[in-house]
Amino acid sequence: MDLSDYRQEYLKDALTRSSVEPCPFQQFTKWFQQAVDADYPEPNAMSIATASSAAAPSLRTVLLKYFDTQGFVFFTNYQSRKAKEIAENPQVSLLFPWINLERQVVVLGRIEKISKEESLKYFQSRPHDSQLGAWVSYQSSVIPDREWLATKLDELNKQYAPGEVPLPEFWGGYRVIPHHIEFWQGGPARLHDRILYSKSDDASEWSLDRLSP
Ligand SMILES: Cc1cc2nc3c(=O)[nH]c(=O)nc-3n(C[C@H](O)[C@H](O)[C@H](O)COP(=O)(O)O)c2cc1C
Repeated sequence: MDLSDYRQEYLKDALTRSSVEPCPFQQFTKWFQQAVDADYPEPNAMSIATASSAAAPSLRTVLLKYFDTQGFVFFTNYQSRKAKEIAENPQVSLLFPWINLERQVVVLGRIEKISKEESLKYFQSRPHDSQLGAWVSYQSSVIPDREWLATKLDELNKQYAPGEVPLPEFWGGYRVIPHHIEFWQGGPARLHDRILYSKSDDASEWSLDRLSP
């Protein structure tokens, strides 16, 4: 299949150093709200790239659950493939692909587990089914068939009433603490706008640069 004629001009918006917020989290809040207002499906869906100690990359989608100036938080299984790679190498990258707005945000950062208390708080806010789902899934391991999952779910349903499901030891949140956040806005003639915020660990302020498209 030849896709070489798939081509679109990007004309929706522009980014300048003077029009963006001084803090990338403020800029992210603004763009996130615009993605919500534009009815982008699952605007909090982001790709997270990890890499093993052998530098082999892998990528998957997860849901951003909250963010603030400390970083971006999502929840997952602590024994999954991504978790194993994170344990080997805490450098990760996130991508928010808000394509209908001709935008993307790319984050580079360090990742760490959030506290058990913080995971518990979120876990308790999940619907009963989702809480059981976390217990059922040995995420990323090979299982015999779908029936195997259904049987486990039945057993857990008998074991735990709503409101009584404990937080699994093997499940919780991670926070991505960025050192680079790039905002990309498509421009005419492929002259896109790229504004990069950077901050080293010991710096208190973010610095801003424009990157060539
Ligand atoms: C829209 C969407 C949202 C997802 N959200 C999550 C999530 O929040 N947490 C999660 O562990 N997996 C989520 N997944 C599944 C992951 O993409 C992935 O299959 C799973 O985490 C196992 O990844 P791993 O084997 O690389 O560890 C989501 C998938 C999609 C398509």
